[in-house]
Amino acid sequence: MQTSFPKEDIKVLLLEGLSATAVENFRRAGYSQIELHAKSLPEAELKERIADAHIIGLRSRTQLTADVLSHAKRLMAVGCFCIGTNQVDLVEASKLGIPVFNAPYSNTRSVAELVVAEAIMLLRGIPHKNAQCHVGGWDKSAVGSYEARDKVLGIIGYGHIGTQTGVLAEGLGMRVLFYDIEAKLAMGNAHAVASLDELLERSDVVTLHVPETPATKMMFGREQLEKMRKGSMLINASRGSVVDIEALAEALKSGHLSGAAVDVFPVEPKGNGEAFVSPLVGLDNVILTPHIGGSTLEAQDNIGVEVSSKLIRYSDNGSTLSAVNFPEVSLPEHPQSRRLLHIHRNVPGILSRINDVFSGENVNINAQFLQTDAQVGYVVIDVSADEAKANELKAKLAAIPGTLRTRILY
Ligand SMILES: NC(=O)C1=CN([C@@H]2O[C@H](COP(=O)(O)OP(=O)(O)OC[C@H]3O[C@@H](n4cnc5c(N)ncnc54)[C@H](O)[C@@H]3O)[C@@H](O)[C@H]2O)C=CC1
Ligand SMILES: O=C(O)CCC(=O)C(=O)O
Repeated sequence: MQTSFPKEDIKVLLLEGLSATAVENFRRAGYSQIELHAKSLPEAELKERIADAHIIGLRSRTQLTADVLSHAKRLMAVGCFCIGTNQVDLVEASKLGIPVFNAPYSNTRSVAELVVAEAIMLLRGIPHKNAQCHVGGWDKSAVGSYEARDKVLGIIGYGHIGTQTGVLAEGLGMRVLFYDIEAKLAMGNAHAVASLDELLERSDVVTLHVPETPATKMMFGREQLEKMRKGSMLINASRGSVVDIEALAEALKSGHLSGAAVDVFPVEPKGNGEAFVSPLVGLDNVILTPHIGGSTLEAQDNIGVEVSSKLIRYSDNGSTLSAVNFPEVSLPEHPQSRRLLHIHRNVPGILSRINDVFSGENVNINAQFLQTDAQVGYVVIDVSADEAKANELKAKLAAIPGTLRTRILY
């Protein structure tokens, strides 16, 4: 059967040094055109490489803006091999009929472990003591060193990472408070607080685990830092845009905060070779890490399998389960049928136009699936038809005004 995109013609572009598990998974599924890059690409090169790609896989550095997406003439799916999807213009992708997938849990544990370890390091004043030893100093004082037991950890954003962090911290005997904009089930002995201010006033260590959204951009500025307890500590492993980093540097220099651990920055180098610049550089009460909260081999291997499997399933079968910007359908296999996909703008009248295409045709519709969201309608039709008829139907579907994409899967 001549499908719209035979597997051997499907180009998979994988950026940012994705795990070998992703590549193996694509190969096992029969995809042979895989282009691998160890880093994110400069924008001009990205536009060039994406032009004929059908599938793209990336992590947090690659920015898929509307402008970049406009160069992607054949793109059918995007895989974010991470949790955050803020690096992709999801609305634009949706308008273009491109589903975006991610791995919502695969690196959760890695981030939570790092955060709890950093809380202990900060409470013990290790960044400063470590820096002293490296220049021949010997600061054996207990001043400013505390056990984690009985200290208050304040978690902002009590989702997957926030809850895991809370559970691990309670295992150390910490008391856990959390603030979230949604009502959340408290794990263990954690307590929800009524306001962000209350959390800041009561916590010894504050840790941020919110996604990047318009509401969280710069949500943590001078005002919030001032409300934190004197001598308390801040951890940010969420997104660099969430914290006013200049104000954080001032709070650390003034001694209002006694330490911080920061994994994410407003501007991050694009690759391992590029210089890292930040107002926090040189402050010896700060742990700086290069956005590696989720970078463990376990997490990356799991993410490689998880996201590539979602992309392969969409490409082979049409299922969009767990897409973050697209109507979700989980489709059964109907190998005796031809499967046609129709992705369209969600405007009135399209479904009847689709049905008109099939009425009067001598084909049996074996199954039809429809799912819509505010922007997009996604229809999958399984028909008994020979190859020529399937291609004819596809052409008629493609001619319906409002159509974004059509495909014959098999
Ligand atoms: N440093 C790293 O390597 C990594 C960073 N991340 C970042 O961590 C973020 C959180 O990840 P998950 O816990 O998996 O997400 P999640 O979606 O499970 O949880 C986020 C929580 O934040 C809450 N929230 C949203 N806006 C808020 C606001 N304005 N104030 C208070 N709470 C708010 C949500 O209601 C939700 O409960 C990701 O979006 C990503 O940006 C994720 C993985 C690795
Ligand atoms: O692995 C990465 O590049 C990004 C990790 C992260 O921030 C995420 O999963 O959201």
